[in-house]
Amino acid sequence: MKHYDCIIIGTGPAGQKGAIQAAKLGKRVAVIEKNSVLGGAQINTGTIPSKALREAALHLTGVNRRGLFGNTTCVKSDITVADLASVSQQVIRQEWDVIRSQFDRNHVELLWGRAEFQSPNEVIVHGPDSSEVITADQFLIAVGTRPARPENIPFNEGSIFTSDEILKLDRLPRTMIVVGGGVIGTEYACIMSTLGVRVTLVEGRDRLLGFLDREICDAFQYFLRQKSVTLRLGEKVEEIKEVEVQNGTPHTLVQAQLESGKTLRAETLLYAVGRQGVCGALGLDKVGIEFDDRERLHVNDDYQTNVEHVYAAGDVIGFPALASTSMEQGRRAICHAFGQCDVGNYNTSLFPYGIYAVPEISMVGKTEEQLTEEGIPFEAGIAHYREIARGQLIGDELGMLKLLIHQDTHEILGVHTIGTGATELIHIGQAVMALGGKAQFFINNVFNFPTLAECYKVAAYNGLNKLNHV
Ligand SMILES: Cc1cc2nc3c(=O)[nH]c(=O)nc-3n(C[C@H](O)[C@H](O)[C@H](O)COP(=O)(O)OP(=O)(O)OC[C@H]3O[C@@H](n4cnc5c(N)ncnc54)[C@H](O)[C@@H]3O)c2cc1C
Ligand SMILES: NC(=O)c1ccc[n+]([C@@H]2O[C@H](COP(=O)([O-])OP(=O)(O)OC[C@H]3O[C@@H](n4cnc5c(N)ncnc54)[C@H](O)[C@@H]3O)[C@@H](O)[C@H]2O)c1
Repeated sequence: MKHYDCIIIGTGPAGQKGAIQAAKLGKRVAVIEKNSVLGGAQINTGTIPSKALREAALHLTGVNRRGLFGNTTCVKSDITVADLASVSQQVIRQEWDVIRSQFDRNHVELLWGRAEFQSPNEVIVHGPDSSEVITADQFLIAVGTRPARPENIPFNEGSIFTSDEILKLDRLPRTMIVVGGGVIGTEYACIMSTLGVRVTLVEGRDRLLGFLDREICDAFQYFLRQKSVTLRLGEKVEEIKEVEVQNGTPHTLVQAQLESGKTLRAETLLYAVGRQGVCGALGLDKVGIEFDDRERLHVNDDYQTNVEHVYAAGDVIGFPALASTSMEQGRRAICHAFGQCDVGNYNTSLFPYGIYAVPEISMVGKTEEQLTEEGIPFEAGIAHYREIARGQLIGDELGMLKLLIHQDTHEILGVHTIGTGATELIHIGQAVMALGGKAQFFINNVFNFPTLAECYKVAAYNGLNKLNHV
């Protein structure tokens, strides 16, 4: 029986970074993957394919060719799914190669098969041809999640599907209902709308992306409506089914019945109301670890489950369930497991959020609503891209950046941005916040010109001028 210092279950971002970290510490590591490909949701069904699809949609439709060169020059008028898929596949293949070569270079042993615990230190790997039992001193569970698929929804891959199957669509539909205005539903609604699909987005709460600063959310929702996306907010879907329609040539449509009595019909429906863990098949009862009703694990600040030598990281431990945070959790879990406890500069309240909608949205720190609720006095400094030379050059009329500044200390409490490059721009604010910087930092420092980073300076002036009543 082979023995390892550490066994890692899953090759998504949490498993990958955990495995490489363990190898860098000189440990003997095995990583187990049940899929036929590496990379988990990040590479195969989630982050990378959805972002590749977004880039392809923006490029092929010419949406990101604005500014001095006119509004939208259509690069390709007849976009096929094959056009879109070829871009995604190319990126995905490259990512597989990168992971594989990282494992090889660092002597991480890759075992293909489904892992299941047999006892607290033994795992059986159900491989494609045979099974093998292996043992280790430490374990990292990084098995991720899958889309929620309630039994009463008649999923059929072709017209009623989740975010896993949307990538396999063989044609671009004319119309789509998107159920769920969380990150997945909103990002795909934007991508599809950019491609000319008529989208109706249904969200149970009274606004999309409920964690965003209200002002940014309002600007985003206004923009979506301008782009003819129909928003049905505060509406819950009660029943979804296929119906035969007789007008013209008989054809089948998807029908969503809302609790309010409205009936929506479209060629396709994307169901994106959250994700579900996959711990049920891991044999955790043999180890003495329990999971919650969505099959997620509870861990302490060091990513240990209730059993000391079994760690868990990534989506399987729930919020914030991002590729970015999963990587870091995996790395930190392994560092702790092998006594390398360097937890300096790990401020979870400064995690950034990047939403790859069209346009991009990003935030770090607190929202206006949170600060008000907590009784923290602040002023908002705002810069619109249209007042910044770079904003005019790229023709982004909507973009804005908002700094939330403490009224007395002038510390930066939050940064909220929407528009071109928002997910990159946010890191300037994040760094300044992490180093305890104040609004004056942006005024006293020179930035490249013309850049979108100038927004920080303009927003700082705007906020401080309001505070100084000038
Ligand atoms: C559509 C979509 C878009 C997203 N976009 C973004 C984004 O833009 N930015 C961002 O930061 N995050 C994004 N995410 C979230 C991100 O993909 C996840 O947070 C991340 O992939 C979680 O990593 P993980 O390592 O926990 O799990 P996963 O990536 O889910 O990987 C888990 C792996 O474990 C394997 N596994 C499961 N059970 C077993 C078993 N018993 N034995 C062996 N192997 C097993 C699975 O096959 C899988 O390969 C997106 C997600 C989706 C669905
Ligand atoms: N850019 C990114 O970072 C990114 C992109 C995509 C996904 N992700 C991650 O993937 C995970 C899953 O995302 P998600 O969007 O599936 O889940 P989610 O939980 O974020 O959102 C689901 C939404 O569906 C709504 N909803 C639930 N039932 C409904 C019903 N019957 N009718 C109408 N609305 C209903 C909820 O109110 C909620 O807003 C999240 O953790 C997210 O962070 C991140």
